[in-house]
Amino acid sequence: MNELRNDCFALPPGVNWTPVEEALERLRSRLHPVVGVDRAIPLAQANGRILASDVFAPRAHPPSNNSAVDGYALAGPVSRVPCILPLIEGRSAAGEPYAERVPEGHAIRILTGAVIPAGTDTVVLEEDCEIRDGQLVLNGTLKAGANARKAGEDIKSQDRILAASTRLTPTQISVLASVGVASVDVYQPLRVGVLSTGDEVKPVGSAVTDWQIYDANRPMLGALVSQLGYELVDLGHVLDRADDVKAALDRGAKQCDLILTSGGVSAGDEDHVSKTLKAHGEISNWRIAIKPGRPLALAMFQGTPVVGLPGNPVAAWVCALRFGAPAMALLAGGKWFEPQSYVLPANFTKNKKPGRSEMLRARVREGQVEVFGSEGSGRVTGLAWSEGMVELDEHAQQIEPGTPVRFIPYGSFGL
Ligand SMILES: Nc1nc2c(c(=O)[nH]1)N[C@H]1C(S)=C(S)[C@@H](COP(=O)(O)OP(=O)(O)OC[C@H]3O[C@@H](n4cnc5c(N)ncnc54)[C@H](O)[C@@H]3O)O[C@H]1N2
Ligand code: MOO
Repeated sequence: MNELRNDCFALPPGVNWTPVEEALERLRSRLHPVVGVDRAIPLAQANGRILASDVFAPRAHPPSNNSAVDGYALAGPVSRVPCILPLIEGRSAAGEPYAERVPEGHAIRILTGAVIPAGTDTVVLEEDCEIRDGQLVLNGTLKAGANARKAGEDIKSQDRILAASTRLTPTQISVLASVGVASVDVYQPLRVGVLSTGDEVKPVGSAVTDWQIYDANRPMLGALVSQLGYELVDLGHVLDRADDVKAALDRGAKQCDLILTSGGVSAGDEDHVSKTLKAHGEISNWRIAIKPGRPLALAMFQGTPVVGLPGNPVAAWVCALRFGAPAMALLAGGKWFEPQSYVLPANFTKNKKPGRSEMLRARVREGQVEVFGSEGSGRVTGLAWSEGMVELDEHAQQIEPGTPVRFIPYGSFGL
């Protein structure tokens, strides 16, 4: 795999305010897969892994013409009724095909999934016919090929069934198994480090005083990384001390393909993540036209990309999804994605100012989009309440109940 360039996140000279679309495009164009390949991984272990190569079908699906129903096989069409056909002895059952040819003008018992015997091409549903004195009696017409599934109608032998960079899901595993693909080449899981920073931040479970807060971001981001199918490397929490931040990033750079940090990226006196990345790496502090989440630091530190997320949990979550999730997908060998959104009527009122895109915590009830009552970037209850986000573009807009808005469910980010 090619290494990423040290200055890959640099903004062009003179640029200091980045629209969301431009920030996304810049990330997309500068990142590429950084992981190796695990060969011949059995299907049972492949769910959630990303294909490293296209997969071609070794055989057709279905492999032979077979019946979709229980009934009687005959040569179609049946255009004149009543139609009476003598039944021959024997049957075609799933796993037990009829080996002979069915003589012209005859019919044979057939079961669902059984191979359509030679001399027949059509199946009448058993509920739609009668058997009288060993003869099949049909009172309705039938098109040739009715109730028969053709060999290869779903997949032809050598068809490309899945493309490289696809993240495997249970349904895709079913497709692979259907044509006998027992193992696949997949990318090694992206190793994502998660680091929290801040003198006021304490890990859950430790003793705290009034001026301290529990670390909400690391468990949240760790759960996100795991749920997206990546390997979580917990880099812990460090105080706002340059040496500690540097030591944690050193560890991270050795163990991870990407590091997500939270806190310490705005311009404050104690924003040591930015300072450390500046002193020992190549950093680009992007002021992105997004609310929440304006400060986002992108850096290369000892060859490893670092996404410096804002400390406020809502901003960290929004940026991790909007920028982090597609970036991680690309680094992991998957496809860059623009999250699928749905335009639905709003069930809220908002006077949006021009300048920045806004991401509101949202959910859909009875076909309408509700947003959380507070936009405060520290309000974690809104995160738990939400099932997705409303994205409003940078323009000024007045939203009233019924105004169409763009809702992005969290599932669109791969969750
Ligand atoms: N002069 C300016 N000040 C600030 C700006 C700005 O542009 N100019 N931006 C504001 C915005 S917007 C945000 S967001 C924050 C981001 O700053 P940092 O990334 O440096 O974050 P901190 O200052 O370290 O923390 C912000 C906030 O979040 C809390 N926090 C931090 N880590 C955690 C954690 N792991 N779990 C829970 N909560 C966390 C922290 O206590 C602060 O309250 O800067 C604004 N200021
Ligand atoms: O990133 Mo800040 O939390 O936009 O508000």
